[in-house]
Formats: sequence, structure tokens, C-alpha cells
Amino acid sequence: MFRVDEIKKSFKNKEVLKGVSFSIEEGEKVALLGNNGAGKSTLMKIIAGQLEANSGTVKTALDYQTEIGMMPQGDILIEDLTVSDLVQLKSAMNRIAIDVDKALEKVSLQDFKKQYVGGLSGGQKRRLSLLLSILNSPKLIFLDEPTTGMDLESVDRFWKLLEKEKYTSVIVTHDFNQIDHFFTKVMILKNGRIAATESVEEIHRQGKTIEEFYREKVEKEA
Ligand SMILES: Nc1ncnc2c1ncn2[C@@H]1O[C@H](COP(=O)(O)OP(=O)(O)OP(=O)(O)O)[C@@H](O)[C@H]1O
Repeated sequence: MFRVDEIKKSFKNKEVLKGVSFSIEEGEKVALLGNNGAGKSTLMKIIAGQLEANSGTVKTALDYQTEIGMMPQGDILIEDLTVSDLVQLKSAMNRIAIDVDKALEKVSLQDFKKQYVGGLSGGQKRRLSLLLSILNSPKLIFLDEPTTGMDLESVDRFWKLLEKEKYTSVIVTHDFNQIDHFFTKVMILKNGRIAATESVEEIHRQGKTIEEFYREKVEKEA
């Protein structure tokens, strides 16, 4: 469904990604893990086309505009539009007809439709970003730390929404509480490469939690 081959990226003379390769199959829910500065957001930006890699390829038969949803780490929102207008604008850009109220209900923002985006709280902006990235019911979504800044109730609602919608997904998260029951696969980015890829089922079969697996791979061999 989606394949990344030997992606390399340096900033000045700092080599952040040294050859990252992986593939995503339909139905997988992949947690992309790694310490701060490991290069997760850099990789996500390259996949999103916001940043150019020095070398490597991204291959997919999916259409970026209509079949892939992206939620970057920082919110890219137009602050001086109302919530409702922004949702309408995005749906017009994607040439889809949507019921704005219903869409806003998905992320519990129905009471904020007339408010300016710039006046939303950080967690509310994240929820709006999420909505924009799934508005066209994509087949594959890439989310970079989607729950950052959300209160506990919103975090719970966020994971429930994703569970219900059943997207194939790649999600950068530090939310270890959720990884054990939401994801099917874990990828760990370390020293510029994918240092480990494992199915959650296999990790559990070994009697470990994902957090234990992560610590073993990242901390012990640091
Ligand atoms: N535009 C840039 N210019 C220079 N260095 C950059 C730039 N973007 C990222 N970096 C560097 O690349 C490295 C990886 O950053 P990145 O944001 O991809 O990490 P991350 O794994 O997403 O971290 P976090 O968990 O903190 O979000 C860091 O050392 C960062 O300082």
C-alpha cells in the first residue's frame, strides 16, 4: 500500500535519517516510536511532501489528495477563518460534500463552529487538525503526535474515534497507555534508521508490554 525506501536526510552536516525503509500494508496500525530528536517528524514531513529528502523514495498507488490524510506535528490552520468556514473550505478543496455539523461532532467541536480558529485552545486546534486530515475518509493516515495538548477526555475520544473509523494508520506517539491495545505494529526509529519493527501480538506473546519492548530497544542499546 505504501513503501518508503532508503530515505536519507541531513540538516547542514547533521545526518538525521541515514536510510529509512519500511512498508505499510492495508489494515495495519503502526506506532512510530523514538526518542526526542530521533527524526520522526522529519520523516513524516518528507512523507507529506513538506520537506525534501536528500535521497530515497516514497512509493504508493494511493492519491495524496484524496486517499491519504496527514496531520502534521504543528497545526497548519488558517487562524482568521471560523471553524465552520475552514471545514467547508477544506471540503471544497477536496471536492467533497459534507455535513459540517456532523463532521464537527466527530471531534466534539460542534459548539465552536462560529468561533475563529485562532481563538481555539491548543487541544481544540489538534482536534480540528485531526478532523481536517480525515475529512475525505482517506485510506491511509499519518498522524504526528496527534494527542499533544489534548485533555484526558479528548485523548480518550480521539482513540475511540480512530478505533471506530478503522483507518490504516501510522501514528507518532508517546502515549504508551494506548499502544498496547490500539496498534498492530511498532516501529522504532533510532540512530537514523528503523531499529526495530515488531507486531504487537508478538510482543505480547513474549509477555512484554510495548513500553518494555521500547525501553529494551532504545535505552539498553543507547
Ligand atoms: N529545519 C531543521 N533545521 C535543522 N535541524 C532540524 C530541522 N528540523 C529538524 N532538525 C533536527 O533534526 C533532528 C530530528 O528532529 P525531529 O523533529 O524530526 O525529531 P522527532 O523524533 O520528531 O522529535 P520529537 O519527539 O521531539 O518530536 C533534531 O536534532 C532536530 O534538531
